Amino acid sequence: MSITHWCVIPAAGSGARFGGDIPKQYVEVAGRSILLHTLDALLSHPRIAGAIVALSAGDALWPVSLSDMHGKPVRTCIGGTSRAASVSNALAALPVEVTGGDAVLVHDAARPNVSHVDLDALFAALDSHLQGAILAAPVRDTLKRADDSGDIAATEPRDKLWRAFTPQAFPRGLLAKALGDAASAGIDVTDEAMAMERIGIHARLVESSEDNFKITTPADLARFEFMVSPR
Ligand SMILES: Nc1ccn([C@@H]2O[C@H](COP(=O)(O)OP(=O)(O)OP(=O)(O)O)[C@@H](O)[C@H]2O)c(=O)n1
Ligand SMILES: C[C@](O)(CO)[C@H](O)COP(=O)(O)O
Repeated sequence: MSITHWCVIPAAGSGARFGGDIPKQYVEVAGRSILLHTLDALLSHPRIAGAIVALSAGDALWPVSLSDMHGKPVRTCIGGTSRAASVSNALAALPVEVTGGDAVLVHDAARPNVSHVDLDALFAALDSHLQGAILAAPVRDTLKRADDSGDIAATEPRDKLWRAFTPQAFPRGLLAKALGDAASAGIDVTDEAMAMERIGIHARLVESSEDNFKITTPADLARFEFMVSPR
């Protein structure tokens, strides 16, 4: 019997870069919110045990009747003023049966298109590299650094550069400690791996499909709508 893992879903953002009248995770695509697409993609995988969703304190859009999906528990907690704070709050709210040594998967609510193929690859890496693993994609474009006027200042080396995606999987206890340490140091980490690197833990990079993109701007939404629309 394969080990199953809980997911932490930071979903307390306001979607400033996306704009619009409601937080982007509640925008509907093909009849359901982006957040529900994300939960479905995760909880339909046999190695996912349940999910805890970090919501903003004023969230009035969460379907309060939702307590399970695919026969697995779905819980909520109140997020924080940063993604990292939301993840920390959700880690603290996980069920007691999730021990400090159990790996949990942190996945952006705004990444609704994660595939089971990629989740399988993440679990395979996690099973063999206990310190942690993240889905990511190698940089395949030439990278330019802009100057203040928006012209090219330099071309940056791209060898061994990857773009971090989610899920990012780490032991619950170590991740909570790493996030707490970063917060105490006043460092706003942008992903879980950054916090873990600060305490000397370097996750395995697992190549992910480019389809596992984060919906950040309206152009990203159009891309997802095209992907889920019936042909
Ligand atoms: N205080 C916050 C900020 C972000 N998130 C979540 O972290 C994920 C990735 O963050 P991002 O794409 O930046 O979402 P927003 O912060 O909502 O977007 P923006 O930065 O454009 O406001 C999203 O699912 C978002 O809901 C969160 O749980 N708590
Ligand atoms: C966690 C993440 O999705 C990895 O690329 C990214 O760092 C989130 O950044 P955001 O600015 O909070 O969307």
